[in-house]
Amino acid sequence: MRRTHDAIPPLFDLSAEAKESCNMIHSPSFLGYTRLGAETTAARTDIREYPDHPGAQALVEEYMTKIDELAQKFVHLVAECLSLPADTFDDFKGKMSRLKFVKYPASAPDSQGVGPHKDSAGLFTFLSQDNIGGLQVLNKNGEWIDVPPVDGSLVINIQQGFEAITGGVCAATTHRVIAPTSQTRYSIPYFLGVRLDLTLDELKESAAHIVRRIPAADDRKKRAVDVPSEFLSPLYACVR
Ligand SMILES: O=C(O)CCC(=O)C(=O)O
Ligand SMILES: [Fe+2]
Repeated sequence: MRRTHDAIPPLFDLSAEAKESCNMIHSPSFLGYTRLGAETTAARTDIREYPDHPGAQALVEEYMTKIDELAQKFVHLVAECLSLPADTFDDFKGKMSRLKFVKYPASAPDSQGVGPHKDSAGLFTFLSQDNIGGLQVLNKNGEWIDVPPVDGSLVINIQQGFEAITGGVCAATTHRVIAPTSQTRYSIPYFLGVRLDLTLDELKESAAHIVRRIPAADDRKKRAVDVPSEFLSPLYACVR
């Protein structure tokens, strides 16, 4: 993790042409570079960028192999915490996991690094942040709380895919980043994906099974201020 953090700043120092050459708009799979200010969350511009450069390939592959081993173990532990067999979620995993390097340049006070959101279709996000801070999560009472950096640690967020698989019992983590004001912040999120051919019926079967076993959380205060969960919303195809 440390080696990867050390390698990130020079990647962002590449020329604008080098970064634009791998812009995600050129990629059929929507993977690649996103320039500063190109993203909007909750109707505000996000002040961050992320590159994907061939020079980083070996490092990315090593990081992904190691973090994926950890992710597999973690998913087993979560199943056990829910009093389910360790392999309960194995069949949901696929080959759609993604790694991102993110840079948040120093900005005016109260700028949005990334606005309030829940990570999308996967199971969990394994996030390594540097020592600058700015990450916040929405707690059960609907209050934003800081997630202070702890050297050598990962922050693990529940994604909307896992929320749907558990019928909403394991709510997706609403989080945001307040942009830094005096130093650049870097982070490395790894998004553990679900398999692409997961069907709605499989999802519903799992959700019904899990909802039967685990009592629902009382999170009314959080829901009053939260952002929507796409896969649980009747507006989206996952709920008929
Ligand atoms: O940079 C961070 O700490 C969070 C990044 C994030 O939430 C995302 O890219 O989805
Ligand atoms: Fe996120």
